[in-house]
Amino acid sequence: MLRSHKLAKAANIPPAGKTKDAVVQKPMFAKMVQIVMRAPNMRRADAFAYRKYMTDHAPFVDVPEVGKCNRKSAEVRQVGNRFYLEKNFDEALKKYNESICYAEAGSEHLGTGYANRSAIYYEMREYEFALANIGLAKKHNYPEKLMPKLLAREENCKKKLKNGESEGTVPDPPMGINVEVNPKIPFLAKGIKMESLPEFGRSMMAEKDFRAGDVILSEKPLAAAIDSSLRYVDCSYCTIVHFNSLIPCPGCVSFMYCDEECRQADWKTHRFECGVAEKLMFVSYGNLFLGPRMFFHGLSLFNDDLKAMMEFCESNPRTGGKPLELDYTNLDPLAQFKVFHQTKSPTNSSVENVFNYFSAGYYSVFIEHPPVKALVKTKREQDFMLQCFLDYMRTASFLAFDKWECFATPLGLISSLFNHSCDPNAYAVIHPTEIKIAVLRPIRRGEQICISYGPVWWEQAELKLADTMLLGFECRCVVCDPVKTKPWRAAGQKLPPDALPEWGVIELLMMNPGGCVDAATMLNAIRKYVESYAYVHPRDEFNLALKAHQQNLLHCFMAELAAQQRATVVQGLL
Ligand SMILES: C[S@@+](CC[C@H](N)C(=O)[O-])C[C@H]1O[C@@H](n2cnc3c(N)ncnc32)[C@H](O)[C@@H]1O
Repeated sequence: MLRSHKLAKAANIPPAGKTKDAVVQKPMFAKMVQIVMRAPNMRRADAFAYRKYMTDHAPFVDVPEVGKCNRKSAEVRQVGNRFYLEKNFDEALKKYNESICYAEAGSEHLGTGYANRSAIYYEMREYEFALANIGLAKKHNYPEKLMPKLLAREENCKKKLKNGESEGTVPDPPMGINVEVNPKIPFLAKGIKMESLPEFGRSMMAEKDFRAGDVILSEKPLAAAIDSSLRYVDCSYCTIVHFNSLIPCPGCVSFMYCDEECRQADWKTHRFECGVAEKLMFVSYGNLFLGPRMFFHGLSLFNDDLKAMMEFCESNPRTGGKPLELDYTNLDPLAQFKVFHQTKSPTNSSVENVFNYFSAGYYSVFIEHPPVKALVKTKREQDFMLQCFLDYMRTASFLAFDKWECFATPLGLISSLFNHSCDPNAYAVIHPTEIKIAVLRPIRRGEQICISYGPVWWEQAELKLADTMLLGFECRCVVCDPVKTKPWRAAGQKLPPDALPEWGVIELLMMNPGGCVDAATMLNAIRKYVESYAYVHPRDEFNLALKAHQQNLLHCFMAELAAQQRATVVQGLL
């Protein structure tokens, strides 16, 4: 699901209708443009030719590694303080995160960064997060002379929570799977199968009816990657923002995590990155980073036995993975990796040259890194690593749940089977450490279950929906395929007059969020309306209901996430 417009963005090529100021320059893309201009034959180069070019021009990624540094930590914190005074809490938190990441072990700067974050959470009325950060500050050398102020804040937070002033630690409504589950895949609804369709490839089909609001998937990603621009915002392991309350990797200044659990889980992969993190950040671009991350993820699962990994990979061609055949009640992560490895992905994408160039770019960094050098020694092993970077980058870009304009990419084997439609009947969100999918409008037995990777016809009137540039493939959905559009449009029946007052009540309630009805009642009201009048779809008069349902699902999923995050933080305080 690689969005070529995002690549254009990185290369500083504005998408149609946007000015150049709106886009970000990415140094690795700038290098690629230079090479292709200097040596136009490189436009069709494969990863091995790029590797040769990079070796001939070594060091190709000539970026010094940066260590922990208290001076830098203090400087960045000052910038954060300015944002804090302006009450720009988001920017202040990002700067405090960066400051924390730079702070040297055992220094006061670490404690001060956490304490400053706690002040922001206090003002945001996020008392659980304030307390968690006060705890971190106390653990990490917060200066004694400032301690009374911190302790007073701690007391105030406790009082507030005792008075019931929490923003909530129990999701209401709970947004977990609310239908019978597949006995072998407890995070997927029963009654969904995978089928290969000529126009779409692997597809998810309903074997029974589903109702609007049914939560049908809640999958933990196999792996994830974030763009370098998010390194002080998102957890590098699960990609979640976590209210910007992150802890640093002790070894580098570019990887941060929600908590100790994420940090330890990521170490299996990050141990190969730590030490070359700055170079990787120079190369890093969203889901492309999943290429090398998946290679090291696999290598770890093979217990660093590169020979065993090569043996498996070379004797198992990419004939197509079947993730629904695994038994997830007794999950074997290596079996999951093997399915990922066997996934068939297109090798003729319009961004194939980008994959070739970036896999060689990552290779040029990793191959000089001692922990990698120690394992990847012979020419054959080195070629294998480069080939894996390329293949996995391609597969991950094809599969990853990567919503439009989103630079954090969790990869789930089952969520990635849901195809796109500009008229989706399901809705997907990235959740704490899960990818969740809910039914948007009733789905009948035999229908394909589709989410939207970005464009939705009722939202994007000004966009050309079948924009291959945006999606990265030619969309064959009912909106975009002219053969299907006419019968699809004709299927909608008129909205009965008595539906209007019913909708009027819902609209009134929506205008007053948090007013006289709670989120669960609101969700139910919209869901019921969508169920009752789904036969009107796809007539325009039904669009408001679909839009409201989608917004409400997002709201409820996000509220659930926030409540779960507060609850996790409270657990850590006990
Ligand atoms: C995340 S994968 C979905 C699973 C995929 N069908 C498979 O076989 O693995 C995304 C890819 O599925 C195909 N696809 C998804 N939605 C499509 C659509 N609306 N029209 C045509 N192809 C689609 C495209 O090849 C796209 O790159």
